[in-house]
Amino acid sequence: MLILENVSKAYYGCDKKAVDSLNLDVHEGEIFGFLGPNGSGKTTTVKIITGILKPDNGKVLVNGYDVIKEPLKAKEKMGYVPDNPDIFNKLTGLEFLRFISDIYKVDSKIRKSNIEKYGKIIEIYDALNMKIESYSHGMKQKLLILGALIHEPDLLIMDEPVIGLDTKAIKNLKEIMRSLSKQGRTVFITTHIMQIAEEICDRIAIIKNGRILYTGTINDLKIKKDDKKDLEEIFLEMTES
Ligand SMILES: Nc1ncnc2c1ncn2[C@@H]1O[C@H](COP(=O)(O)OP(=O)(O)OP(=O)(O)O)[C@@H](O)[C@H]1O
Repeated sequence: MLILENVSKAYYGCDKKAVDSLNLDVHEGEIFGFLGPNGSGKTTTVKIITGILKPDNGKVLVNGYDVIKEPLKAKEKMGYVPDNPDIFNKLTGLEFLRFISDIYKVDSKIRKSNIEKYGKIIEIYDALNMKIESYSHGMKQKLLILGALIHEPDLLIMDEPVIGLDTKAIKNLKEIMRSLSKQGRTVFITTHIMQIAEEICDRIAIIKNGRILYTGTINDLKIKKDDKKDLEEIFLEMTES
């Protein structure tokens, strides 16, 4: 569903590559966790996958479409939740969702039904007539998640989606991710929180200094690391050395 082939990127003026020769193959229907310490290249990778940044080398294929060469086809069935929820402050939540729906040409019945369904699960539905500028950080995050779900994406990319969410919202988001995965949809999330990765991710990749150190299941990683039980301990050992 999502393939990265030898993707590299250095920011202008920086000698060091933010991401360096990344290869990933994220399978259809899986929940894939992209883990790494601060500054390891997670957001840069997400921005390359979503076509916001152009890689210096390599390519990204979404459902077989090259994100650079066929951006509309690649992004048609992609949903994206950025790590920074500061957007469109002067719109109401509903106006923002209508705007997103128009971009993706979502049928009005599907739009209304998904806004109600996911809006109620995420618990933002009752605030949709308020201006976004009056939302808390967590409410903005919820709105962005709802906006990414409205066109029923086959690939949902979320950059640190649980930051700013309360316990119940995190639980509800995990249920949404599991339900998308059951429907054969693919979820790609970045997270710092090992517990989230353990609870929901089918496979993970660990990135440090722009390079992938491990790709596979958490169980296989634990076996590889002498049957250590604690993912956090393994993660720290791998990323701090
Ligand atoms: N706009 C930019 N200009 C120059 N360097 C950048 C820019 N954005 C990120 N970087 C650098 O690229 C590297 C990777 O950053 P990135 O934001 O991808 O990491 P991250 O893993 O998402 O970090 P965090 O967990 O802190 O969000 C870091 O060294 C960072 O300083």
